[in-house]
Amino acid sequence: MTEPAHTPDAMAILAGALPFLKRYDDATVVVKYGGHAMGEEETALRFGRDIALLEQVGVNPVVVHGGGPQINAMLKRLNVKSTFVQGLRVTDAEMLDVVEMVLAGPVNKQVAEAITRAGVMAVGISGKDGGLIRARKLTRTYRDPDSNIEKVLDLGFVGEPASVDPKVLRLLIGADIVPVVAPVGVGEDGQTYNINADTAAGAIAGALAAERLLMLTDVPGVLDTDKRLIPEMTVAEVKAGIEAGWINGGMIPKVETCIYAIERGVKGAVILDGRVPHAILAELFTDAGPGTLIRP
Ligand SMILES: Nc1ncnc2c1ncn2[C@@H]1O[C@H](COP(=O)(O)OP(=O)(O)O)[C@@H](O)[C@H]1O
Ligand SMILES: CC(=O)N[C@@H](CCC(=O)OP(=O)(O)O)C(=O)O
Repeated sequence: MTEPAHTPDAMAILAGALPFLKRYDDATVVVKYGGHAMGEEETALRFGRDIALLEQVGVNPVVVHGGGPQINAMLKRLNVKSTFVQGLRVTDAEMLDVVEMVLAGPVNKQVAEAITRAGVMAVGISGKDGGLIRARKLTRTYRDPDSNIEKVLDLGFVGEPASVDPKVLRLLIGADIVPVVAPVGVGEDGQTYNINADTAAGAIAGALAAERLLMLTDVPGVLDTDKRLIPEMTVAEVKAGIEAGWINGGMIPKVETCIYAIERGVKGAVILDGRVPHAILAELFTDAGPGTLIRP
């Protein structure tokens, strides 16, 4: 049975949230919603209700979503093989069509619809709309273990944001509409690029000088070598963790994005478990945020 809403505990939580409601009044909060955090339809609907609540209490949420697992599912149906290098999907022309179709299509619309259904208008766009994300081809290098020579990796149409023009986001925010952004960008020459959603979220948070960047994933946050959650880390501690190797894999682009955003004026970046009900609300409106806060 659920607790009645007027229990002393519920009232204490509400009263305790007041200072935070003041702090985040009219503040921009960028939420990266990872494909792994989306899970079942109910998870998406719950996410939509939390984002709608943020809007209703005066926060300006901007959602940037991923969709890696959803792209994988479509590629499987189409019998197309996909490879990842340094956490990034190698994207040829055929793959790019699928990536854009899934990210800017059903995933984008499902997220926007979940927020709209919760009573707050949301509009799904991709980074190509309104010139939001100007992209360029991403180049990565690696050291060839045989020759010890630095070589360039060709990831195809994988891009990185060269610049972000937040005008279209400001217009939507000004009209009390929640922007929902798919991580696809366009180059000077009109070429479409597949952008890692963490990277896109960081660039957008930086361009908006957001108060907070929340990175929703499927782990509780950054875990130490004993798999315990680290509640707070400085940029220097994060760099040391990558160097030592206990921060690795998909966590690297996430923490690097947090550092990037902080260096561009975002006041705090948090990695948290998007599958936990109301994780966003607990993070913003209580003292004991459930994830890892990365600060300067
Ligand atoms: N120190 C660490 N703490 C937590 N997760 C880590 C750490 N190092 C590596 N990881 C990995 O990073 C993953 C999260 O990244 P990823 O799967 O790319 O998430 P998303 O799909 O949400 O973008 C975790 O599931 C975990 O396997
Ligand atoms: C270049 C690159 O790897 N792009 C990602 C974009 C989606 C994404 O980042 O989704 P998650 O946040 O769910 O991982 C991809 O193709 O899977």
